[in-house]
Amino acid sequence: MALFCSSIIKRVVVPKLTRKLVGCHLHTCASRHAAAPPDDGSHLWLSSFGGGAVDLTKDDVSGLAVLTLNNPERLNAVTGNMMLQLADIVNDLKEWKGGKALIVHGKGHTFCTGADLNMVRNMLDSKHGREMCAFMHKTLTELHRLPLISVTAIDGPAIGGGAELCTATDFRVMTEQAHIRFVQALLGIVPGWGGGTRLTRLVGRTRALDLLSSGRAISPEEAVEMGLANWMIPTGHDVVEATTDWVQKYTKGKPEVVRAVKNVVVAGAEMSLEESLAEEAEQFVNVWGGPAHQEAMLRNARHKK
Ligand SMILES: C[C@@H](C(=O)O)C(=O)SCCNC(=O)CCNC(=O)[C@H](O)C(C)(C)COP(=O)(O)OP(=O)(O)OC[C@H]1O[C@@H](n2cnc3c(N)ncnc32)[C@H](O)[C@@H]1OP(=O)(O)O
Repeated sequence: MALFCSSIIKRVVVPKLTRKLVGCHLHTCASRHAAAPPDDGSHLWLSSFGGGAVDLTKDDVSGLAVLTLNNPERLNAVTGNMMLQLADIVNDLKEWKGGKALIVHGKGHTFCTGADLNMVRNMLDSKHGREMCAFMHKTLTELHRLPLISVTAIDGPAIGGGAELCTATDFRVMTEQAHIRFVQALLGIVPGWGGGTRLTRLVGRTRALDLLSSGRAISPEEAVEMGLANWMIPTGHDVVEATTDWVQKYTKGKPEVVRAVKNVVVAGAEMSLEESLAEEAEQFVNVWGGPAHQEAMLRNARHKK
């Protein structure tokens, strides 16, 4: 059963980005990570490539947010406007203290076909390529580090930048009709949204080289087998509802505990040993003696199988 109750869903209206984005201001451990490429505000031209939208719903009771790529006429290709909206949404989610989980999906039976090719054809010079790359690196790096358990629900194709985007969440679940395909080399480029780095860390050097140089499609079965995907959504189920049920096993605790767990893992994955150990200690102290800890001690919790 889905967690959502329609009366408590807030539709978040994300203001169009008209200001220079400030640098990383995560209140979690992520602020001490090596910086993503610098953001000097040179990306504002992206707003001239309109169309599509990125929608967000947040449920304060369950702590679950759903992010929808909404450009179905172009199979959810990402326009410049959508890039700016995605960045605003990630900033909004950073500040969501009651949040526990995030589902990312696409409208209709498609996840995402990458950058809008109508835009790409008009920005083939290196200045614009560099600026778009830096902007998407920063946004997806911050998405990856959000103190939320994040999962991409893939139905239909996840191609090019869409394949990269799905590597920026913690988990991936796929329908039988889904596939992931890094087509960048077939287009004369390499991944430009941080997906090459994330893929290599997820599946290892040899598999990443195979997938990135061949541009072949990865079926859900193969994705699960190599650890790129974590579950196949049974046929006939609503994708978001099924994913909501699937992610619940990770979100039973209070938000501060779920978030602390994610922060510990992000630190372990990205920081040096010394920094990560220090961060783990800080996360531990933050939850020690807190409401969830006190409650567990009072009920004398036992953990039999
Ligand atoms: C920046 C870079 C990166 O990785 O860093 C990228 O992302 S490069 C982007 C990489 N992505 C791609 O190369 C995907 C190109 N698209 C395709 O190969 C194909 O559309 C498939 C995804 C295989 C689906 O083929 P199928 O025959 O089912 O549909 P279709 O081709 O008629 O597509 C339906 C409509 O969506 C549009 N459409 C599809 N993908 C699009 C894209 N990425 N940008 C803009 N429009 C796109 C088509 O032009 C078409 O519009 P009309 O009905 O108006 O004709």
